[in-house]
Amino acid sequence: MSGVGEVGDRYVVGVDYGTLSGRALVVRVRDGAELGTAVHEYRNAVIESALPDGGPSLPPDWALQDPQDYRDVLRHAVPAAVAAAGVDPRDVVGIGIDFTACTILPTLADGTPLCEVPELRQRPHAWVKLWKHHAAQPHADRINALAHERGEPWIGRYGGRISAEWQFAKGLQLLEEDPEVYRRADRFIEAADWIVWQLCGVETRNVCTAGYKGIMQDGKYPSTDYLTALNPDFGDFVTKLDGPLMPLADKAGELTAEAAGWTGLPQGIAVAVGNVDAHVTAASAQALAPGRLVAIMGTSTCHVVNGAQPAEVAGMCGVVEGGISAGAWGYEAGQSGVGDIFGWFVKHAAPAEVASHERLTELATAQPVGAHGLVALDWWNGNRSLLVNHDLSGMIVGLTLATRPEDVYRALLEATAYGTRMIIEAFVEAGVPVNDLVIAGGLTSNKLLMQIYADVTNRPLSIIGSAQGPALGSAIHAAVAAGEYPSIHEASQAMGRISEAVYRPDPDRVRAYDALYAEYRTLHDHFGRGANDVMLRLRAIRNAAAGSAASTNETASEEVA
Ligand SMILES: Nc1ncnc2c1ncn2[C@@H]1O[C@H](COP(=O)(O)OP(=O)(O)O)[C@@H](O)[C@H]1O
Ligand SMILES: O=C(CO)[C@@H](O)[C@@H](O)COP(=O)(O)O
Repeated sequence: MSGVGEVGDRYVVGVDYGTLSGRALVVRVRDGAELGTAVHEYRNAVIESALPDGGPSLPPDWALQDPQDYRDVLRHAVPAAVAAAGVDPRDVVGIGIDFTACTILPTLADGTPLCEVPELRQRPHAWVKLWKHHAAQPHADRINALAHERGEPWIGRYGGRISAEWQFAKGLQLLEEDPEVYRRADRFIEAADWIVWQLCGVETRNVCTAGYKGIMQDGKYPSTDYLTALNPDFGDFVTKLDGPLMPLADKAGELTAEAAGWTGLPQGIAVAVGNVDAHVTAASAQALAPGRLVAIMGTSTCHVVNGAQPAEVAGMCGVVEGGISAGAWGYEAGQSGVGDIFGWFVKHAAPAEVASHERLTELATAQPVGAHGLVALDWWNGNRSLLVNHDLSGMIVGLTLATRPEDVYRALLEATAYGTRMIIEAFVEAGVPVNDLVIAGGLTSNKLLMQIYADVTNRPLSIIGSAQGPALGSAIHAAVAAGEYPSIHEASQAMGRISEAVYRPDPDRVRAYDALYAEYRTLHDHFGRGANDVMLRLRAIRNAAAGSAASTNETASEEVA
């Protein structure tokens, strides 16, 4: 982090909306130097048990958020980052944002979130559905079955399966579980586009979320005929989704007077088209060239890589023209649970005396590959790629009375590396080159995890040169939107940064992991591809038990009342 700039320097602000917080970063235009940052934790974090104002328990697999938390990031983190940077706000020329996706909310035509309409505030479907909201799996299953039955042309661009995490599954669930809220929703809009709307007063749809999360291919959404075949009342869904489609790094509009008041930035500066936290990072990792796969590793992992041509890769999230950067076909895959799995073990399973990532990592580092005798399936939050089924669950094989907490922790780290290797192999087998790996996100801090990924994938790992990859990427997009660079390529070269081949595979450990990976693949295919659906049966039993518990609670509360 260099000192403040020279006379005439200009700055941009990147805002990264993660799962639990929003992070603002002030960046110098000429070289991408990161001058100041601030974080604002969401007051309502992830709403998983009950709405903030109270009310009945939410069903399993629900994950909501409060849009006021997003506005508060603009009010608190942006001014604080500018103050920390010590720059004159009048020298800031642009702001860019990225968001988790598909994080989506129903609004009125003027952008008012339905959860802020008084008579709808107690309706769960009126709130933001976070990317990890997995309660629409049955709806996704119907979307996929009908798409294959009808031979819909777009299904191949999504690896053959649309995820429960994405817009159409969440929209169909909204319609069928709360038709009134569905009808009141003039818009169903990604939070990335909604916050841009709040900043510049212009409603847009960025090609990234529209393409990967909204089934927008070649400028078209699925047909009305297909939608009404899903549900006769679903034919108008695209009218809620649709809006002016904008390419990444374009200028969506200019900061309004109201937003200038929130942020402390000059009214009229460029507001970049919204972006997704994974895809925006390719620019800050200098990985826009085809074949450089960026894995953004945090609560989840997103894998993004540019290719010269479109190809259909079974189980990938999608391929979108210009989805990462204009002029290339952007591919996305993902693992819906990574850091969250490690966090689950630390918070809910490890004994207190070792319950920290740092301590467990330290204990797990010493042992040779395979010494713990464990293989795990990394599906604690379902499987996003390649199986695209959020009713799948986690598994550990090989546990004995001699197993120790650090053994399990290491097996979980390794399982997520096996999952990434499955994804890389799927791309390569489908003809999408993956020449090397670039890692970004909060998990780059775990050196054991990084070395495991190098050994399991047998590829060198380069590490992004910023602890704030997404926010730096958004700042780079803001610089292009403000006209400081002719394209994202020049801006990425000037403002992005990377440390090449920081972790290299060790041949002996590579061989040892090949044997364990073979066992992972056997378990993956057995429990994930229909040979034994015990995970799905257990999920159905859990949901039924949860349902009966909820009704018992309601009866009890009625009796008390
Ligand atoms: N040292 C660590 N080793 C492994 N996992 C970690 C470590 N520190 C934090 N985590 C996990 O990483 C996740 C946070 O990742 P981060 O990138 O900071 O957040 P986000 O995904 O919201 O951007 C949490 O799930 C946490 O449990
Ligand atoms: O799915 C995507 C991007 O496509 C992510 O936004 C989502 O997995 C959330 O990412 P984080 O793990 O919160 O950084």
